[in-house]
Amino acid sequence: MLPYTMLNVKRRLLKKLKPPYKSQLGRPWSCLILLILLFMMLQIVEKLQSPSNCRCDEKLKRQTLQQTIGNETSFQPEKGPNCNQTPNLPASDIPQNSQKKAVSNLGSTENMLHILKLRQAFGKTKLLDKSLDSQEGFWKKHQEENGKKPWTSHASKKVKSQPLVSKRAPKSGHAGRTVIPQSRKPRTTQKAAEPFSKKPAFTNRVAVNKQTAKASSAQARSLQGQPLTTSSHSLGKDSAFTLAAISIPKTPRVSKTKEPPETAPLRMERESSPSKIAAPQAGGAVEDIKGDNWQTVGSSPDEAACKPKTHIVFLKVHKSASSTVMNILFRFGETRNLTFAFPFDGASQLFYPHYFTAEFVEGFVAGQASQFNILCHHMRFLPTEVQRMMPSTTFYFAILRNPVHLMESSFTYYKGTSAFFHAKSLEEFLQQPSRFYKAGESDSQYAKNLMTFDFGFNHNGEASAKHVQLMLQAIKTAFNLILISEYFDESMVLLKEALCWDLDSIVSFPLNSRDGSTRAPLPDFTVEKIKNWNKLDWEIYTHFNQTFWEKIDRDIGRERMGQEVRALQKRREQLARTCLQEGDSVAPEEIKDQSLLPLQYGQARILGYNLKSGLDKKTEQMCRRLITPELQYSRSLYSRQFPQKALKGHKPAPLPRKHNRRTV
Ligand SMILES: Nc1ncnc2c1ncn2[C@@H]1O[C@H](COP(=O)(O)OS(=O)(=O)O)[C@@H](OP(=O)(O)O)[C@H]1O
Repeated sequence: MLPYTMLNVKRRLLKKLKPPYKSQLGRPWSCLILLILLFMMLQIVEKLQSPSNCRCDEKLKRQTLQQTIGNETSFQPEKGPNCNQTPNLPASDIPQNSQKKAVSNLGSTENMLHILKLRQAFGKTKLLDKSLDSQEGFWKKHQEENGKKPWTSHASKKVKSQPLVSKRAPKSGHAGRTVIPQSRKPRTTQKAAEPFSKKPAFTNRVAVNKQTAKASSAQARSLQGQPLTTSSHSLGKDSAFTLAAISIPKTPRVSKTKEPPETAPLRMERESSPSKIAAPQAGGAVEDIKGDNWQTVGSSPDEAACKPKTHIVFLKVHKSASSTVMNILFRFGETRNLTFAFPFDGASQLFYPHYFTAEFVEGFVAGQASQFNILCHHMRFLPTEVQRMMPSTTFYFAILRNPVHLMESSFTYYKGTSAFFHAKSLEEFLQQPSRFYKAGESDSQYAKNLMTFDFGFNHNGEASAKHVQLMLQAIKTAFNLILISEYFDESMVLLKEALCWDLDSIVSFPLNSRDGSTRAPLPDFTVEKIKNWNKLDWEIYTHFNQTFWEKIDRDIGRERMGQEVRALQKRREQLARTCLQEGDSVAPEEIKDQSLLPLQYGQARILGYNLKSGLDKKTEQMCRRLITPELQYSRSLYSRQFPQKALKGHKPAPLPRKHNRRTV
């Protein structure tokens, strides 16, 4: 009976449906109704599924990320033991803090909300990219937000009552006096250093075997205040070392003259106040350049008032020894159980090359008190966004490199980017940059004013005196300390003092270094072309190289700096003997433990290290940390901080462009 009735109903229904279905107008309507029904059914099925099985939100989130950080170029290679595999880093003995366990456990609805926020953030940052990339737009925005100051100075909130100089440190220079330290002798007396050696040799080079004799003479020279020609990256007369011999004008020098800085007259004029250097007038705000912010340098770690700083922002400027600094921060953070501000979903960069956005930090919750200690992945700096997630007492620092060295390094490493891809050599690129360089390309910053870009400025902007001054002013306001990679060891001493850390915290082996195969001496005219092409970077570098040495003279003195550098080098040599199989870096194909193989990128062959065998557990752990490449170390710390994610076995963030990625 029932089947019969159903058949009848069906027949009647079909009769009714037939005419509209057969008619021209009815067909699209029927299709639409069917589609709606299908969609509704899918929704019901999705809701019926248990949340644990539903990966749709995760997928969506990842899709959003793929869209947003698709430009990232320094990712992990697709496969290979050094990338997706979490390195064999031993877990720290210190227990995880509860904060870390609570993060990133978002439910499904929360996840969707987060996706929406990410989308919003992405929209916001895209607008920012556009509006801030005109320098006028940048300054307008920041002046609107922060009154007259271009950027809010975090550092100015710091204790002003603390002494500006060390009680221990004898000062080499004196306020109000014209002092020409021996180290600032005219360059003509110096023999041009070999621009590029086969193997990178830094102030902090590991070479155990050649240690004492060479090192001591270099140290002695540095102690005597002669130009600190400790880096093999010096470029002869274009060397950064000579920059220390530039006169120190009353206002920061901006390039009004075509004269290169190293030929400027050897004259040093000091401001009447030792802690004050007149800042540029442009922009309306005259700032005390870290007069009260750099106070910590003088305080040595053993002084009672000096507490190790644990809230840190490091602007990881590309190709400036930043991976080595990052390793220092990773080790410090790991062994003290600090919380890192990781890029969302385990990516290797903080939304780069877009402006930094707090929403892209894993675990960031708007409006919640900051739970992060260290922010140190690659980002394009945007102070207002960084301030949203870091406490006001945070210590900000960055590192710079001579733009000539930087561009040479960048050309090899980022050979796959749009500007460099078709250029046979750096010389060819520089001969006629317009043939290769398109300012509008999303990866153009790798080929021009990379430091300027990373600091958040327009890398294609004009290098007018006004703009340069504004830029310098903004950097001084936002950062407590600017390091110089050519003087890596001196930089580390300054950092140690400023952060109130101990020697072991700042000792390191150089990471991410190319071997000699892609290094070649650059002719003088190429060097000049690089400086002109990277005019903004050159202005930033020369200015901060100058203030770097002023600071040393003012706060530490050459003599004590020499002692500190010697102690650091000695400790590095000890560690090299303890930890390294060969006592030094080795070519990528010689690296035995594949989890210690650095990412091989572009045309660069990146050196690594072999761990000595037979070490006891604790020593092995300490040594391994020192030589673990950035991506592996970051991955390992990320898994530690977000165990749930690690357990899910989620795929890491997007991959680099194919032509950039290489296996050994
Ligand atoms: N300690 C020390 N002192 C001086 N120079 C050093 C040091 N450590 C690394 N390097 C050199 O820095 C270059 C790599 O920079 P980064 O790590 O910032 O690169 S990256 O942007 O993260 O890819 C890379 O430069 P190139 O070798 O010229 O490419 C490294 O050799």
